[in-house]
Amino acid sequence: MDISIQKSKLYNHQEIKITGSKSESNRLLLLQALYPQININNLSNSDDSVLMQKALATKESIIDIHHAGTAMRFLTAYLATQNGEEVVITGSSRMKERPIKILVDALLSLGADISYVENEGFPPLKIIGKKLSKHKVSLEANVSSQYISALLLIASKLDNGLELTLNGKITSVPYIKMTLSLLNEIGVETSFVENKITVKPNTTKLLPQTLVVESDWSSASYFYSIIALSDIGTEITISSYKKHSLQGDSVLAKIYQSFGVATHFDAHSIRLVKVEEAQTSNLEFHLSDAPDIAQTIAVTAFGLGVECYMTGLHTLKIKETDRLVALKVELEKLGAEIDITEASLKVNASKEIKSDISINTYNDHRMAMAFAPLGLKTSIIIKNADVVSKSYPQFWEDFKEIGFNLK
Ligand SMILES: O=C(O)C1=C[C@@H](OP(=O)(O)O)[C@@H](O)[C@H](O)C1
Ligand SMILES: C=C(OP(=O)(O)O)C(=O)O
Repeated sequence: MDISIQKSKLYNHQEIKITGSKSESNRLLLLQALYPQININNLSNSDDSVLMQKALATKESIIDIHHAGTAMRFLTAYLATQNGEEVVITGSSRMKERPIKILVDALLSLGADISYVENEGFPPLKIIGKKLSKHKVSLEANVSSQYISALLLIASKLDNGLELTLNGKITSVPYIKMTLSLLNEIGVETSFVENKITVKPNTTKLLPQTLVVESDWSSASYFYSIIALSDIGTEITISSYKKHSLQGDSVLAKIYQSFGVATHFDAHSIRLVKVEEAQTSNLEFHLSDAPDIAQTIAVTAFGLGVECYMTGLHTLKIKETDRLVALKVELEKLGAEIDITEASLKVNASKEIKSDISINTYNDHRMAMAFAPLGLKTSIIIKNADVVSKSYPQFWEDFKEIGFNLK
């Protein structure tokens, strides 16, 4: 399905309810499989969380998690500990290109039985679940934090817990801290000092408890972009959010000040208001803690015609697509001038935005949602627009409801 957006104007003072964070949800689903006394409220309805739920419930010997990176990594660790089960875990053709060797090597050194079905270092994996005998492992921490979170999530069920030593510069740190915070919330003891993380084994029965998932901040980024591209005075309310979030992408509130957007934290929601023009110089953001909002920010800067330099983007090339290349190709079709390296992207200031351009989305939900706000500036076509369901199935309905003119 392609969606054509006619140049639109936002209705003012709209309210949108966004589904639960897919990162928090997929962690809690795994913890719930280990500790059935956990109840979850405001679970994400994203494809990735639905797939995670199904995979945890299935008795089938082949599990297909499509494009869901967290599900692939978290389930690999989980299945490795499920005594006596033999399973093949696979995914989309892109998932078969997303590296997993660092996690597999760590699990093997803890005593797991995992082999590669196709290419060494990549899914699909054949996993024969067994009791893991060791409790100390070191791994590279600069490729994906999901490998680390995967190990941490199963750690409290190992006889001696787990001691991780992280080598190299640690990437996507807030996601590791999110995992540790959720473990602490359910009653598991952890520590994270410099490059060492320890998780204590769980020795007592956890009490029945309900955890409430905060709504997804990465999804909120598209509304930040929409407000940034709107006239001064335009506002929108989105829920349910809190000031002290577990999600690193909540840094949006700070970053978008530079684009003239103020964030007001109310009881359970945030109100985004365009209060002033965007800064036109010194827009520079280091995003190794918040890689998922890079696409949104790049498109906002282009839409506003301001120069913006983003660093810390070394993980973008192994996500749903090579996001650095995808951004360069699609933004340049619209008239942008983009410079990329292995880990950075610069949007140069430009005046013109071409109209009626078709944007390819490369099976990447964030390509579709990041480019959509440009509909406030020009008419634009988003190819394969249904990719949004990976994280935000209602995106297009919400988008229409706030005033966008879709065909
Ligand atoms: O742990 C998580 O929930 C995630 C961690 C990040 O991945 P990396 O650690 O691979 O950067 C992020 O990009 C992804 O969308 C979700
Ligand atoms: C990178 C993402 O997800 P994952 O790695 O879990 O597939 C994302 O949602 O932007």
